[in-house]
Amino acid sequence: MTEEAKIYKHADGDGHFRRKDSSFRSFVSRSQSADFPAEKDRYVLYMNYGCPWAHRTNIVRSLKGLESIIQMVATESELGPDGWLFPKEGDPLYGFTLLKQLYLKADPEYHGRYTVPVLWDRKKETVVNNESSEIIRMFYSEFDDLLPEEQREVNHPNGGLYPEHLRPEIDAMNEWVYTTINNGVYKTGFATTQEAYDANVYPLFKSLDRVEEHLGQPGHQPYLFGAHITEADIRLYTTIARFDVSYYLLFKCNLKMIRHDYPRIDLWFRRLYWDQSEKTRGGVFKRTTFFNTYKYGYLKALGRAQGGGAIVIPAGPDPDILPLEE
Ligand SMILES: N[C@@H](CCC(=O)N[C@@H](CS)C(=O)NCC(=O)O)C(=O)O
Repeated sequence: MTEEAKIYKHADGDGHFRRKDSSFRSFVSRSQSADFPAEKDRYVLYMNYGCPWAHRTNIVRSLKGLESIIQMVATESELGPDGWLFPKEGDPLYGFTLLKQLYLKADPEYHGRYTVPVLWDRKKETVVNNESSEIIRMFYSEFDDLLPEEQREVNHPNGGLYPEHLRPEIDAMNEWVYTTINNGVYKTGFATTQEAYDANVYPLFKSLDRVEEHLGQPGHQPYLFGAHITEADIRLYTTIARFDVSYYLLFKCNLKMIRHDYPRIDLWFRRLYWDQSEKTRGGVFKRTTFFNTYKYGYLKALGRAQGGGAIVIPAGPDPDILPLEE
């Protein structure tokens, strides 16, 4: 195997892809005596527009109106031999060329993968957290004292993105959605044996069937838990946005397509994407969704994993997303 192919090899010896736990797990807190207190201009979100995990953090940052409080830095769209690269001018804090350098500045002994998203603390010059599910919770719960009244979770109708009364249901759904859908597409696409592929592709579609059914139940429209967007919608959205345009073909997730076979999921998806109202702060989902990046970025990575060669871009699906027309 070439050196380059190794970078894109994700599966273990038995052909199964197993995601490693994130390493930095501290929390920003609203309490000013905490190790990482919520402060304006202190934290920086390092992300990549193609990555579905980073996409979650980008959505919540904008949905909460934290753009002027938490700086965001995007890496280049392609992974290099040493991981994510910064644009030519380097990262704005240290002029680093690689995300790896940031990880090693935080911990010279760090041996894990250099993943996005990363929440960086300018003051302590370290990584606070590199787990997207935790970063989004910090974003919507811990920065509220810095935001105008109407943007705080307590003042949102129904209690915000993670309302107290829905927590058990949201947590339960997140669990199977993560295992079989969010991570399921990776386990399917990165499988290097038929056995590993089969073990993941069927549970993935079983779970998509389950989401379709969920959206048909009373109280589960237009969003997964009713009239208001919750964390569960955001976590599912970033995978669905990549499904037809990328995973269907490139990750061999091709038993069904969202647009043709899952009418309720597709309507839910189109409603989020095309929304321009205050609910989405004038279109956060559309503004953070980049279909071309999903089509070409994944294709390049996959082409490399298979040994390189010219990149031929598939024509469909066309259009990237259907119009709203309910
Ligand atoms: N558990 C992490 C996973 C993040 C992750 O896997 N990010 C990918 C991009 S989609 C990455 O940075 N991969 C680079 C690598 O593995 O070298 C999270 O949800 O934050």
